[in-house]
Amino acid sequence: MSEPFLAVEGLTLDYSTKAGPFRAVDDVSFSVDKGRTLAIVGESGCGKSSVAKCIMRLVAPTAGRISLDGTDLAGLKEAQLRPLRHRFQMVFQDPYGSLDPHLSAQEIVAEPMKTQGLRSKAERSKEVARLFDAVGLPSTSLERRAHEFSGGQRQRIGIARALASKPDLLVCDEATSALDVSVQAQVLRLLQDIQQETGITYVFISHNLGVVQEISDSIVVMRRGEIVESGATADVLQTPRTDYARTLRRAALDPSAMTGIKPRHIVSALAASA
Ligand SMILES: Nc1ncnc2c1ncn2[C@@H]1O[C@H](COP(=O)(O)OP(=O)(O)OP(=O)(O)O)[C@@H](O)[C@H]1O
Repeated sequence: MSEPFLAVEGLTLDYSTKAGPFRAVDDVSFSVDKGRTLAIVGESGCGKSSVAKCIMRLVAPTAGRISLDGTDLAGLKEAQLRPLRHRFQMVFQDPYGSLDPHLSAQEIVAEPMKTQGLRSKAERSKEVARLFDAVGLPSTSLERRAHEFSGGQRQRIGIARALASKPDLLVCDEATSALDVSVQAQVLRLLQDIQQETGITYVFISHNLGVVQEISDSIVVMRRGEIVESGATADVLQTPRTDYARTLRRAALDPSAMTGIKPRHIVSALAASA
């Protein structure tokens, strides 16, 4: 059998602190098939973002493997990672702070292509226009700066920028959390459409259970750096083993209580099993 597209094995991360090493991620393993979405959930401080930073190789893990399409990213040095970086991109939580205020929207989206020398100027402009269209931003806004957009529009710019280098893997760290419910639903739908069209793989980090239920095929529940529960989203909801997953199930059965977003496929899976 071929290896999953993303396979994380025994991932461990120690931060060095004044009080000595602090283990934020402890022997974490999971995998995601191509074109699927895995959600990482868990209470604040459980290590979700630390896992994301390891996958993105923004930090070097203390131990473990991060196999992306058969290449172990964990062991690579920055010079070896550079030519691969366009394959894995991240969308951040803060649509306000994560965009360079000095650049126009089209410069922000074109930057990754430029850095990687991927296209000529004319090709870059064409691709920026295509990405603006894909994420639902008006072409008349190409010259505007980040502060002239709404939060939802800024997050669309962030998504367009992440997609500009044609990644195979997108790690979304609380990517919709700063948005209000209706904008959140629009951005989620956009991500789902992009996945259907391109076969991109997502790792979706969120504390918002309604969002997780809506978007994920499988779930990993973390607590204090470790995985305490994992499986297909519908399975974790049908037979929750931890308090966190039980909360998740309650949210699935009463989605309006959590976010107002209707987790369609999960609710129907639960209804079918009832
Ligand atoms: N640079 C760092 N140095 C030391 N400790 C850190 C560092 N970054 C994070 N931590 C600690 O590691 C643990 C995991 O943090 P992390 O940001 O991964 O959690 P999280 O699950 O993403 O939390 P949240 O949902 O609040 O964003 C926390 O206890 C945090 O205080």
